[in-house]
Amino acid sequence: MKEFSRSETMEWHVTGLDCASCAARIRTALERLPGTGGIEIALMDERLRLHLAPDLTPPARIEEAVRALGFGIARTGPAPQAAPRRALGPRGRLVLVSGAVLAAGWVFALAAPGPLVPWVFALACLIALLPVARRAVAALRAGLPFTIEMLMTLAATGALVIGETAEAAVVVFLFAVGELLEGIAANRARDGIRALARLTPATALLEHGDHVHEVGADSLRPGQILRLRPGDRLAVDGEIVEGVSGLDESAVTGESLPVTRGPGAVVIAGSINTEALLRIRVTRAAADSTLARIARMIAEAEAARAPTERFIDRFARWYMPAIVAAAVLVAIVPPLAMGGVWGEWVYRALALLLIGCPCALVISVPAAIAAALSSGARRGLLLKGGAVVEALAGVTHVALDKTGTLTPGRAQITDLRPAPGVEADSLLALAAAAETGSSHPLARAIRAEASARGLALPAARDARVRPGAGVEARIGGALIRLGQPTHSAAAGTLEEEGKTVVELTRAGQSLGLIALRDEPRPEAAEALRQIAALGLRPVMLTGDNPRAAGAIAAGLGIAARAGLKPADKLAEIRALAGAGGVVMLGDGINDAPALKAASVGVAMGGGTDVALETADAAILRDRLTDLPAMIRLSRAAMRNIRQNVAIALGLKAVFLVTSVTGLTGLWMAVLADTGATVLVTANAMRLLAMDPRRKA
Ligand SMILES: Nc1ncnc2c1ncn2[C@@H]1O[C@H](COP(=O)(O)OP(=O)(O)OP(=O)(O)O)[C@@H](O)[C@H]1O
Ligand SMILES: [Zn+2]
Repeated sequence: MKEFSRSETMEWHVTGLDCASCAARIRTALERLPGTGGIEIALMDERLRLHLAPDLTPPARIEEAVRALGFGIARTGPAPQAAPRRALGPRGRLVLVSGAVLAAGWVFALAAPGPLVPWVFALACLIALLPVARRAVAALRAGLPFTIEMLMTLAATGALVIGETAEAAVVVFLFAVGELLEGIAANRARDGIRALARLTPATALLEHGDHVHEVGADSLRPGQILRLRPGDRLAVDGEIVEGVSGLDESAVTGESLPVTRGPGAVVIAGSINTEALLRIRVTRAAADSTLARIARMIAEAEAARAPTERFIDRFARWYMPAIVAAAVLVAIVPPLAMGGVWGEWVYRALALLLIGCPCALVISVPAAIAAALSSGARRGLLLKGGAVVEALAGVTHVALDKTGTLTPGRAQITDLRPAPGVEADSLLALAAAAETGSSHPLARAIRAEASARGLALPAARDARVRPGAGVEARIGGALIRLGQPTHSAAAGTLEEEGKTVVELTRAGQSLGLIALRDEPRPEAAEALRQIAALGLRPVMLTGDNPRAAGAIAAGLGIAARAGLKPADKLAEIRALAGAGGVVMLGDGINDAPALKAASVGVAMGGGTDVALETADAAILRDRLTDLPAMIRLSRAAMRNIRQNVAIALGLKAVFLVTSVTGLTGLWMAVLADTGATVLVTANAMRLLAMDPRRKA
């Protein structure tokens, strides 16, 4: 037996993905080739990605297969490509010509009815039908007999044969117009996503000695110093080295109120400097900027298909053959068995064929999902795909991390309780020295207070973090530990006031307590009210002590589980996930495993890479109310999808009946299909206008 072939991930840029069924068609054709797998097609981003074993199927064969289906294809690099804006295009011109001939046909028919008129209509029909038929044949050769184009071609040819030339022409013309409209809608949605990437300028002012050069953003490297004038947009992520100014970060966070930032502050690409000149050190190359990664993420998210979408694709696969079979029966059975008139029943069968077009149904899910994703993205609510939207709409529990999530993670020292014979300042200095290696909010608070008091810190060696428990270090030869207090009455009273208490020990001997308090975010109570209004039960998870956690939870009116070690948090999340679905909101810093275990993990704050890359969704502004907003958006998207499916199937059902009974003819059948597609797309576009932050 042959050894398993190594497979590689490859990526292409595919053009002409205008119709809803295009992606499904490419997928089906490529699945047939040996050695292909993990096929992802992002309609909005026009990208095709798959795993390929090149010795089984060379990449050129993939390109051939896609071209045979009538699409353009080229290998891409990792950077998203901006496709040239298309004007009317050859397809559009053909529709115009066919429409003109069709109009001429009507003029003839009215002004000079005669034997020539049907030929004019036939010509109009053929002009628009030819490219459709070509694609139908290409798909047929790729092993896909049941395509929309095939249905169209059969119906139109049939109509020509039975002499209904005017109808044949109108039907094909309407179909072509519908396709054009679909293409325009798809392009508009694409533009929405590309707009994100366009929010960073192509150039920047690079400092070089005492003068500046304008250089391409792509050439910038970390460490270089840029100048950002008032009114300019930043091309890359960076850090302010000089100057204080207001920055409008709406490109990433959707928050248009400028925030004041000074030296040391992180500035993200796409931000606009609103006040004063800034000198900024580049921290990331343009291609890795937060905004670029978000744009890439959304594009990839689109390929992560919702379960509903997969179901509808499967449905469409048997729906079309079933309709064709039904049409054949309608054409044959009544004339043979009941003495019906052949022409009449063939005509009804042709109308039925057109009803078989599943466009509106197939586009109903991706249109709504794409609209919801870009609507969210513009407001700093990132959802990584249809599967996440669907899961988020269905969660029953909400778990929130305490530190850094419900609270901003900016604890302040409230009490210093040195043991008898210990100076308050030396307690603080020892604690700050022990915290050297920790980035925990408590560590930051302790170090900040020590430096505010101008304390000189003793030298610490072997400083290390004991995750979920505290820190330790060797100072002056003794082992210093800082962390959760071992039973002390003093600690208990402080904790009942909602404070986190840590105890400092030297060689096992207590040197005193430090109490800190991290106030809940100002909007926390409102966010929890909104979550409750959605019918969800929020619960706070924390590693902090039960008394402090209980005091804070009581103030906010939320259930709390405290004293959780990281593994306990994970177990809590798993239990909730099993009980119907849980969304977990965390800061993504030390709760990544819990975020992963949740049905939907939402990371707060776009700053950290972990948050963006490991969570299912992210909230880019530090605003808790954005979580209920995100849930509202997901629910609205799922509602929209249900409406779309109802519109699509409802119209089909009505016209199925009216076609078979002969109430409506061919062109009504096509109009119903095009109409449904336009309705469904328009309905999905409503999501773009929706502001999920506003309460329903
Ligand atoms: N760097 C540190 N310095 C002092 N004490 C610490 C430190 N890190 C953790 N601790 C102690 O361990 C406890 C649990 O910490 P952990 O990081 O698990 O949770 P947390 O950050 O307090 O809360 P949350 O789980 O809500 O994020 C803290 O309440 C504190 O008592
Ligand atoms: Zn259609």
